[in-house]
Amino acid sequence: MVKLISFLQVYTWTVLLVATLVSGDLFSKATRTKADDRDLRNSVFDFIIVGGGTAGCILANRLSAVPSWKILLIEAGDDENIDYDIPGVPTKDYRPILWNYRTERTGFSCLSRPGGSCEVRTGKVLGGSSVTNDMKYTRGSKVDYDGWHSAGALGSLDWKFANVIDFFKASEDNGDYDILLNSMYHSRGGEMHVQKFKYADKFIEMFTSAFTEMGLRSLDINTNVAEAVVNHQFAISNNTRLSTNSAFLKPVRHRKNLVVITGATVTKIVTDKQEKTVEGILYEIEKGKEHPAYAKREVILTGGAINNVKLLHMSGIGPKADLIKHNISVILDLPVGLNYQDQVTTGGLSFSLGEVIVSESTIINDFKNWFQSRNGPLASRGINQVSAFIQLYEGVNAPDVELALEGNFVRTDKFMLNNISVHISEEINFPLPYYNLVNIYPILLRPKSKGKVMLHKKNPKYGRPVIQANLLKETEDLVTLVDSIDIALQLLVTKEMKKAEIKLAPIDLFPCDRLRNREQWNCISRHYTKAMSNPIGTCQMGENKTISVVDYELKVHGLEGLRIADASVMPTHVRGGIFAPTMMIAEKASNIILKDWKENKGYYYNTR
Ligand SMILES: Cc1cc2nc3c(=O)[nH]c(=O)nc-3n(C[C@H](O)[C@H](O)[C@H](O)COP(=O)(O)OP(=O)(O)OC[C@H]3O[C@@H](n4cnc5c(N)ncnc54)[C@H](O)[C@@H]3O)c2cc1C
Repeated sequence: MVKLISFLQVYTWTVLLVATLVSGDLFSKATRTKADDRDLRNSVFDFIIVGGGTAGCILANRLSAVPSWKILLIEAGDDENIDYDIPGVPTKDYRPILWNYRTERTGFSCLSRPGGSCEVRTGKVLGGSSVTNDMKYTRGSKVDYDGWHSAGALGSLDWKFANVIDFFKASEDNGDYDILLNSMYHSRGGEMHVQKFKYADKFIEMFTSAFTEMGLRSLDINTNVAEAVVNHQFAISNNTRLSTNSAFLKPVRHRKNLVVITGATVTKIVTDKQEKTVEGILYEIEKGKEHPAYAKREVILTGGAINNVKLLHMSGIGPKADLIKHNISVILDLPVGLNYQDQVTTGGLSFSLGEVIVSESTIINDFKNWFQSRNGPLASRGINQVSAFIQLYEGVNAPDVELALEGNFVRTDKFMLNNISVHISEEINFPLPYYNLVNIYPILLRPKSKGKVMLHKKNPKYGRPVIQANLLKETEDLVTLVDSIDIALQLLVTKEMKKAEIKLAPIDLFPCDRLRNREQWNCISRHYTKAMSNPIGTCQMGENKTISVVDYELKVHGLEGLRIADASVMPTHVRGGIFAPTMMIAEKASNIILKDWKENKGYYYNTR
């Protein structure tokens, strides 16, 4: 990276760079106008952050806190709007702000899903997946982070739990006093407010009691416990979704040194092949029309575990053999895209609650109530607020699965038809707090199966990347999933469920209906698989360049000026969601970057 050069040099270099990059003569010396020169000056930044998602918004906040640094945050989606703020609105149909990817068809999972493939839903909006997610705030277990690299190798730079807990706490503003009491794990004063919903209905209480009857205690899952029935904390403020855009970016958007461009997709990272340095990026607002932006210090990728791969491959950074297939000139042969992992679950496990009356006028009134006072049922996620974390096997003191509950309202006439399809049981028509069916999703928290992300075969630049997710490829994953279904079924024999006459719903399980017991659940899991859309691992961190893409400081191996700082660097899943861990990664990355540049005062001051 060209750290010691003066701004003037940078500017001249940029002119040359841009002139060679941009087709046509817009920036060629002969025809350049004053306006072009201004555009050019405006396209020079200290840091360029690619992807205004969960991690990107945090990095933009932290780095733009240095007034002398000019930061560009560039996001493919648009600004978020109030539709996504209401907690009770299900996030499943947020299609306009999703990338809408699907896994590739395989023989071992998603068999009865459309096209034999599973949906992967990540956010394409300022705030990224923090606008489209379920907002649950879970961090995973100590053992997960301790396992991210060989013990003790790097001291304070490493990602052991003891060295990451402060970065969780840095963003946290915990609003529940019972949880805050444990100050080893929790804190106040950060930008991200997390809290339990106050609203609870009778089914929330009933299912919580049934899990308690099964021996689970009601505990804070973020304190390294192996089992618990959990009343989740969510990323909310005043009963309104709090994305990282709302929490971290909006409050600092007035900063003069922060430029945010939305509706712009970065199509290439521009590198100097000889020097192995990164110079900037190209982005498109209109298809086919590329604009350059130049980074004096670093480009930081926060595009998520799927889109980072596409961008890196298109820029010549990836497995050599894959790049050659697409006639892409190889800058660095690195395992970008390998080690893809997603958490996995299955449909088909549905409990019917009997008659529940919901009128549309009630729902309309409840919407009014939420808009006026941020209260009522819509200031909640219904039964989704409850999960049970279960340790199935001896070994580490940590959960293997989460039994996540989700409510759905299925019209009684559909129940009368006797066999409703799994798809109908999952198709949410009413907001979440109105339900007569509870789906239990047994989520495999640490799946063993791994896959790969590659460029679209025919249209690498604009086509959807190929996601070879390989869900349930490893038999061990299927066994764990079915073992956890056995546990979930024990709910039916609790006094609480019997008293309320809660039963398995009459779900059409074709083609598994003729099978019984484990065989039937094996079949259901393979047919009605669901990808949790928590993709990680494609740019994993590590020391060994043959299996990792970034080092423990998140710098891409063998290239100066490029870091990756989002869920894609996680080597494995943690035993929870990946929203809080991604925020932690962004906090720690910001800290590393600030330290890196501040410690070397020469770099820090000379390039002002
Ligand atoms: C439906 C759903 C529910 C979930 N629920 C939970 C939950 O309750 N709890 C939990 O812990 N986790 C949950 N997750 C997972 C978690 O929220 C995300 O995986 C995590 O936030 C990912 O963060 P990220 O920064 O890696 O990526 P993202 O937040 O997805 O951000 C990437 C951003 O980069 C942008 N981008 C990508 N490529 C480019 C490009 N080339 N140019 C410009 N911009 C680009 C994208 O548009 C996006 O805004 C859920 C995920 C989904 C999809």
